[in-house]
Amino acid sequence: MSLSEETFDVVVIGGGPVGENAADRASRTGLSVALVESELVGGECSYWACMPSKVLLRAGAVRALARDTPGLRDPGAPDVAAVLARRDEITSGWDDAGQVSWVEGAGLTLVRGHGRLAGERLVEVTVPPAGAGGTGASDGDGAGGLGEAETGESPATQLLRARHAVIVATGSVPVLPDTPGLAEASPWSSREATAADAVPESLVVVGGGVVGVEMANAYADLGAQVTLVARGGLLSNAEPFAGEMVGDALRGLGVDVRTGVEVASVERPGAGSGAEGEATGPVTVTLTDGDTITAAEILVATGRVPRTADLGVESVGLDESGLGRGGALVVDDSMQVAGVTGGWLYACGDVTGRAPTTHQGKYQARVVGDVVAARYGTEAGDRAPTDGEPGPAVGQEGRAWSRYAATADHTASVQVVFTQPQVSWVGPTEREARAAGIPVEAVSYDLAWVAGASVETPGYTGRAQVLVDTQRRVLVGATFVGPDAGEMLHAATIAVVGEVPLDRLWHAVPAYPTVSEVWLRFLESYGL
Ligand SMILES: Cc1cc2nc3c(=O)[nH]c(=O)nc-3n(C[C@H](O)[C@H](O)[C@H](O)COP(=O)(O)OP(=O)(O)OC[C@H]3O[C@@H](n4cnc5c(N)ncnc54)[C@H](O)[C@@H]3O)c2cc1C
Ligand SMILES: NC(=O)c1ccc[n+]([C@@H]2O[C@H](COP(=O)([O-])OP(=O)(O)OC[C@H]3O[C@@H](n4cnc5c(N)ncnc54)[C@H](O)[C@@H]3O)[C@@H](O)[C@H]2O)c1
Repeated sequence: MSLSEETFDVVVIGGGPVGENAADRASRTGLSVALVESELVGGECSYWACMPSKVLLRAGAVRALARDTPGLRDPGAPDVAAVLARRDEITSGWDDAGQVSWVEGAGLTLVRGHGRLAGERLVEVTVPPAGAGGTGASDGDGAGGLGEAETGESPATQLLRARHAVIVATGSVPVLPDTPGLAEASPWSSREATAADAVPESLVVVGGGVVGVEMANAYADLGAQVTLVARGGLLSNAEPFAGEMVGDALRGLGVDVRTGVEVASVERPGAGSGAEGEATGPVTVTLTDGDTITAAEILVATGRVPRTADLGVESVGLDESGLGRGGALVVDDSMQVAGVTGGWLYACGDVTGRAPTTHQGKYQARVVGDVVAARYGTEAGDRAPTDGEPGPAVGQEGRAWSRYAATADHTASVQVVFTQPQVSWVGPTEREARAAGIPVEAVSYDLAWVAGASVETPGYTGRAQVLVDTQRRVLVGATFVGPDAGEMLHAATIAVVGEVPLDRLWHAVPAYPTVSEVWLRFLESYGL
């Protein structure tokens, strides 16, 4: 084992979309930044999550559009090989060379290996031996780095000392319920589902959250016989009507949707017989209502938890009681980790458990990067954050709605689910708003009644709802369900973040005949 030590102003652990952005922004005032990554630069999102999953859904969505447009014909089931080839292209064949050159171009120092906190401002990196790579499509265990087993050489350890700050952006890992027989059945996680090199004849999807509904939709589009098992309803974080509409649409695609039922046990004869000890035969799932389902594969999509188990948090004085739900690093709005003496530890993205999407994580990354750049930076050049003031605005960390606080995480977090129909929302649901004591009135509208919808397709199905704070007369939330509902969201986000008074919103005239005319209908329905 060799030991070397290097000092940087800032060390970022985790080179996913969030870590990359935090590192880039932190470097903007002349700070030297090391970015530590154990697998692929670009993280889960680029290779096993957002990007491949959206490509797997795209052909089916375009097919539905063509089928529903008078004058066009159903182009037929997607060409699976072509869809998988496009997926391979968008993940660059699980090669991160493109992202590495971006990192280098941004002036950051990439350190490959597994980073672990080892005391105040100290990160120990276990570096894979030369030739072991440390990149390439992973086996999906999320352990990161390749070691002794692959090359016969011991991994080296490198110490990185941070003069000022360490930023953790290690993401999250999937949860595997302890259902009898499940672990032994070699279940798919979202990694296998997004990186599969063939479409199984049949698939059981466990979990009715975002991964569950998106992957059920994608695999049904691609020709698998899909059964979706959800212990509650679908998309329980969204408005109830959204989950119901997605459920109806999935049934329309031939998915067997079972809600309100759990998996009691799983059996897979031949467990351990595959080349790498995995199970290979058909899998039989017994449900709590006594029904059984047999399928070629099983996908577990029952949520993710922050990745802190292998981070060495105990070395900086954080025990279990100092961590949040699922082991999250608890942060304030400037993304500083609570309970660490000296205030040098920051975190952003999935590891904080605040709002586990790429866009909210990157927003937090911009905040923490700017906080660190402003607090410790040496140059107030063109790229320095100014917040409208001369030079870096030190001392404003955490001030609501300044660039040094991730305020929108609480009030205006957004999400888009890329099913057919898409679901998009900003801010709280009606139930969440009421629980928070906000006096809201929900104004709901059938999108099919808008002229623009009838132009799009004769059978347009969609619904939208805004939440009006009746005291302040501003919008606090909105949900859209329909084709391309993701593209309708940002107008609502601007209205919520800008706290635009309804009387002023009245003057934001939506063009005719677009689906956005629903904005006029909302206001009219509310009495304007
Ligand atoms: C199937 C699926 C689809 C999704 N689709 C979307 C979508 O469409 N839109 C959206 O906004 N969100 C989507 N998400 C969520 C999104 O993927 C995450 O919110 C996002 O990847 C979080 O970014 P991150 O940088 O915090 O973590 P990650 O992307 O997980 O990156 C963390 C990085 O840190 C590295 N790492 C971890 N520990 C260490 C360590 N100790 N040392 C060194 N490196 C380490 C990892 O190798 C990884 O590269 C999806 C998630 C899934 C599972
Ligand atoms: N388009 C997007 O933005 C997108 C797409 C996919 C994933 N993501 C993110 O990735 C994360 C993970 O997604 P996910 O769908 O795995 O998690 P999720 O939390 O959205 O949903 C998990 C579902 O599994 C259920 N569940 C939990 N334990 C269970 C058990 N033991 N048995 C049966 N059901 C159980 C939950 O009730 C819930 O419905 C989420 O934070 C999500 O926001 C985002």
